[in-house]
Amino acid sequence: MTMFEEYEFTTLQIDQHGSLAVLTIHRPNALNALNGETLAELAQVTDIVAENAEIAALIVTGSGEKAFVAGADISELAQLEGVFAGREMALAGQDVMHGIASLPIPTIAAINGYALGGGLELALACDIRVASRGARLGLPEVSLGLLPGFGGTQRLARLIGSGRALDLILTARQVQAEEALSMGLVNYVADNALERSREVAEMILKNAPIALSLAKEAVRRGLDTTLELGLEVEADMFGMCVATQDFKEGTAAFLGKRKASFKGE
Ligand SMILES: C/C=C/C(=O)SCCNC(=O)CCNC(=O)[C@H](O)C(C)(C)COP(=O)(O)OP(=O)(O)OC[C@H]1O[C@@H](n2cnc3c(N)ncnc32)[C@H](O)[C@@H]1OP(=O)(O)O
Repeated sequence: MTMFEEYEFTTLQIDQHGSLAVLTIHRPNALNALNGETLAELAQVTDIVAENAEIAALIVTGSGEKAFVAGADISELAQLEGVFAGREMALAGQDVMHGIASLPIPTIAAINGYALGGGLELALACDIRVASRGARLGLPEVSLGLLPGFGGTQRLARLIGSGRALDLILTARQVQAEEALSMGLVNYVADNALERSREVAEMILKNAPIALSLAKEAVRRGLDTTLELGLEVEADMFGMCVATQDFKEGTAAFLGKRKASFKGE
């Protein structure tokens, strides 16, 4: 029995393969669009994953062949009225994405089809993005009279620069996987995004778990501050790595010409 079997989700599936968890958004009739229930379940799964040391990496993907996630659920968005309701909705979505971005383990979005609006914003909250060849990515919110409100205006500009981000946001155009790769929006393009994501996760999981977590935190915190403070964070995290057993093991294994065996201690 895996740790997830005791939970029941309606719009998500979560599977555990050793220390790797695969979270699948599953709303087949709506191209996996994020409604309130999906967002609440995503928040719940994020908390479970964050609190469980068994899980060392997470892949997020969409169910079926056509879509990763086709955005926030437009039929729910259409019910919104007034500044405050809109703001609350954006803050709630941002919270969910922030929870994923702050997970202390590496996360990979396996973009197996459309990643639009809130779907791309979900992928942007992950550390690494792997797109299938047929994937299409974009932030079409302005075509609906909205703007990307689940972190897209901020995370996209930080990832690919404000010029490219504004091109995507203002034109509302979709890009195919190869163009997304050329602009740094995705890290890999593959025939099968999920398979490739698993391979990337395997590469990651060979490394020292505490170092992975601290490296992620240093990059994340550094992006939110000045270079000077970011370098301080980096030095602090480096110091914390040096205090681990895994550092002793990693360096001893290299010098002893053997494979390291990390314990996350
Ligand atoms: C802060 C965040 C804001 C946002 O995220 S705003 C939303 C941004 N996303 C979008 O604007 C994309 C909306 N979807 C589409 O444009 C199209 O879909 C696609 C291009 C992705 C695919 O088109 P096609 O192949 O013709 O499929 P189909 O018939 O449109 O979709 C199948 C079913 O899925 C529902 N659906 C698709 N996307 C959403 C969505 N984002 N919210 C709610 N439902 C959605 C449709 O309505 C339809 O349903 P039915 O079969 O009952 O007609």
